[in-house]
Amino acid sequence: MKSTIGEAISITLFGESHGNGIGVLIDGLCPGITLDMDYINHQLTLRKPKGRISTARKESDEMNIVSGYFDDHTTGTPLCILMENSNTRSKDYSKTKDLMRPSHADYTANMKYLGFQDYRGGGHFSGRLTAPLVAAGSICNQILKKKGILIGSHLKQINNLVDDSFSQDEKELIQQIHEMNHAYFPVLNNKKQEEMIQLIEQHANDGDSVGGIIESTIINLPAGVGEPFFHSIESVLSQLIFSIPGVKGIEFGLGFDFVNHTGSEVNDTFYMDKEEVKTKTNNNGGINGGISNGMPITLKTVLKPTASIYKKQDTINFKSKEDTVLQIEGRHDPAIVHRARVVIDSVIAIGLLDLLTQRYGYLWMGEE
Ligand SMILES: Cc1cc2nc3c(=O)[nH]c(=O)nc-3n(C[C@H](O)[C@H](O)[C@H](O)COP(=O)(O)O)c2cc1C
Ligand SMILES: C=C(O[C@@H]1CC(C(=O)O)=C[C@@H](OP(=O)(O)O)[C@H]1O)C(=O)O
Repeated sequence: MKSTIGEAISITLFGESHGNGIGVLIDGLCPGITLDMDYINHQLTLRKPKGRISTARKESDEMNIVSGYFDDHTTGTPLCILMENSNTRSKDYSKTKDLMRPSHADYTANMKYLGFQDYRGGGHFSGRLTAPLVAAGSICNQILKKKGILIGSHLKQINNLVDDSFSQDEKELIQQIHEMNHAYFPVLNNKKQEEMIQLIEQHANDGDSVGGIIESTIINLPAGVGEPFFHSIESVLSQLIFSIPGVKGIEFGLGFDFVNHTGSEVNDTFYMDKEEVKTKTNNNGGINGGISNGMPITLKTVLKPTASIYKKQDTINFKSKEDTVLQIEGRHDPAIVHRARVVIDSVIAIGLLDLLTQRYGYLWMGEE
């Protein structure tokens, strides 16, 4: 029952949506790093709910760093960040306590924790826990950024509306990553952005929800990063990304579309670009044998439509063991895709910093 992930850099996540607070413990950071608090807060803002496309619950997500940071530097000892829960409305959950929300973790948590779990607001299984995850990931991300390694994501699809794809041209891609990293609702095609927002609002008005796909890319990751056998880049990133509530699928590079092609169509052939080894195509998403080949890492993640909808749904009363009908109250996201984007970027940063530290040693983190 460990809530910890990682080898050289490890992250422990704790808390419940309606408990006193939530937090994260980061172990393995190099001493002497000055944290860019503005950057971390900017990342946290990208995860915060906004407008009718998000939950009405508003939390400050203010960070309280209680250990591992002294005199504006990391000490190298475990760094612990706490955040308060203050805008809880637990009465929304008391009435329906025994009614299991379809597709949420109420039933499975009851089975695992024998009924002793904090059920309020999805408890430990709430998307609320992704706030400290973003704080930890943003620390890792700022270290990667200093090394020139950039991570960026956009909303590739919301329900049936599809955005453009990231550019294949390096200069244009860097520009797109910067733009997406500053946008609250990151879509490459401005026209699609408006349509997507309207679609989410429309379903929210109907008491329903929608899902979507996030496309992510990582550039300037040197070739040779990734560990055998179970710590391939795909394995490490997938485990982290699948830990995000609501994620139901991931593909790297061409992913499931590989099935529609022959080897001669999709093999990424090599060539020399002056002194650099490159591939003409990047169908493998920058990874061969679980190890980076120096091309951009590309992946897509699918998030399901939010489980808690306001339409009436069939369910069971867990206590009386009867079929019943559930009408959810409370404040929920009609789509979680836009808020989950920065969570994905953050866990990618955690996984990559872990693998890079395994390759280059932990003092590498602090080297200019
Ligand atoms: C940022 C974020 C916000 C979320 N908001 C909600 C929400 O308001 N209502 C809800 O039912 N699920 C929400 N979820 C998803 C649930 O937490 C998730 O579906 C649930 O824990 C069950 O896990 P699973 O979908 O991975 O099986 C959110 C997830 C994230 C990442
Ligand atoms: C509070 C946040 O998101 C919550 C994620 C969530 C869920 O079921 O995942 C349900 C809602 O809250 P509550 O737990 O009060 O029902 C969301 O508001 C947050 O992300 O900070």
